[in-house]
Amino acid sequence: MSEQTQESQDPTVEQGQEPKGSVSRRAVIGWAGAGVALGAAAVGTVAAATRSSDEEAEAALKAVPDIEFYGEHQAGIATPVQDRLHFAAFDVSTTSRDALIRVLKEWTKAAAVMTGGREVGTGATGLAEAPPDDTGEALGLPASRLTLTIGFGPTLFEKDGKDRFGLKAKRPEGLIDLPPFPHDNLDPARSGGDLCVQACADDPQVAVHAIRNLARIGMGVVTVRWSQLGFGKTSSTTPEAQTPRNLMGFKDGTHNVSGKDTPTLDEHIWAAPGDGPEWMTGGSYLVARRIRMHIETWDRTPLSEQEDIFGRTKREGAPFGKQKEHDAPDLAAMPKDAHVRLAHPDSNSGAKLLRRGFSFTDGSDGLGRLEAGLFFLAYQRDTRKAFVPVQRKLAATDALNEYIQHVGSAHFACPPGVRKPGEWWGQSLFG
Ligand SMILES: C=CC1=C(C)c2cc3[nH]c(cc4nc(cc5[nH]c(cc1n2)c(C)c5CCC(=O)O)C(CCC(=O)O)=C4C)c(C)c3C=C
Ligand SMILES: [Fe+2]
Repeated sequence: MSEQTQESQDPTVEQGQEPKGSVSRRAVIGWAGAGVALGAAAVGTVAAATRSSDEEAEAALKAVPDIEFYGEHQAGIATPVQDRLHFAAFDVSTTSRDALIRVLKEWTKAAAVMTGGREVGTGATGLAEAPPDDTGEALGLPASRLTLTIGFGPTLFEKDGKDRFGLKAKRPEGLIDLPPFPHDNLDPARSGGDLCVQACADDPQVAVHAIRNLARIGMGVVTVRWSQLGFGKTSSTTPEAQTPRNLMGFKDGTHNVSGKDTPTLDEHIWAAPGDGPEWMTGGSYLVARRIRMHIETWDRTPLSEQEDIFGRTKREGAPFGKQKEHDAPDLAAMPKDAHVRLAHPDSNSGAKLLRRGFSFTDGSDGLGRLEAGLFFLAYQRDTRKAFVPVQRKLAATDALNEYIQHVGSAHFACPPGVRKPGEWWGQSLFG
């Protein structure tokens, strides 16, 4: 399933109705909208005009279909890339396998609800004496194409030689500890993790709300190890749409794997039967790298040098020697150390990655420089045959290395999708 954009398939939901015990956040907009309407009638035409533009904006938001949570593959991999990211890596703080399974079940229920634009549990209201089930900051907001994608890190299976949850024998061989690469400057506090959740949405508040509620549900069992906010997707899975630009000002994602290209997804992105343990069939391996950009140095670099570094033109994104962005590249026309020449499948025995990264700026670094870069996310069928050889090549000779540094790293096995209500994240692994 490459396009997962149907309406919710939760069987407790009649088409167009809300499931029992879960409140639509849009219903809240409805009431708020009614309040605005009454107020507007009282105060005249300016307010009435505001109301009508609010209603238009609300109608436009409602017209965007949710991305389906249930399916053969997890949403958030081949589905269209949203504008915002909140990525969180968690450590498991309990030794109890049962407690971990309980959280994974709770998380799955909450994920299905939130990706449908509904409130968690009994919502943001309830007993005055208890904290509400839902933290509430997404009340009134639509689902905003929220997707939540879970992954399991190497340390969930084995840490310091210990088989923590009886999973050691189920660790995929492909879920390697990533090797060190030249120029890496990895911060352990921004690397690794027993679990990860990638939350993508068109509204940052919706993505942040989702991670916050999962962290709340997991309290006492998991803790957030590190997290990363991202904006301005730097790669898309929809090549027919305009290609986004990264913080270096270049179109990024031109030659990415399309979410509609089923043969390529099957060959390069989804784990297939026989690849490793059966529980990963239909899943994918995720590499996350926090890559800092030396923006100020880049901004002093001449245009021709910037273009030489990528092997593509800045404005059009055309490969060297060609006119248009999507013209087939002639790798020999690019400098030998050009990023695109080195990363292209023809230079890497055909290896392909599905890139899904986001830009980040986390303020400045205290030395007057922007703390900014690319939060690189890439999915693949086998990291040993895709990210590792490509990154080895890039780390060795990429001209871009003068302007970037890898400062965080993590690797996760993302299981196949939850096919129907009642199933849960990790069921194939723990079952
Ligand atoms: C190990 C994999 C890769 C890392 C790490 C990486 C970092 C990185 N990339 C850019 C900007 C661009 N990358 C582009 C293409 C591209 N990059 C990779 C892999 C990694 N990039 C691949 C496989 C490709 C596609 C090559 C091809 O098949 O042509 C481009 C060109 C446009 C495009 O096709 O996307 C840009 C621009 C930055 C800034 C960066 C680290 C900060
Ligand atoms: Fe790249």
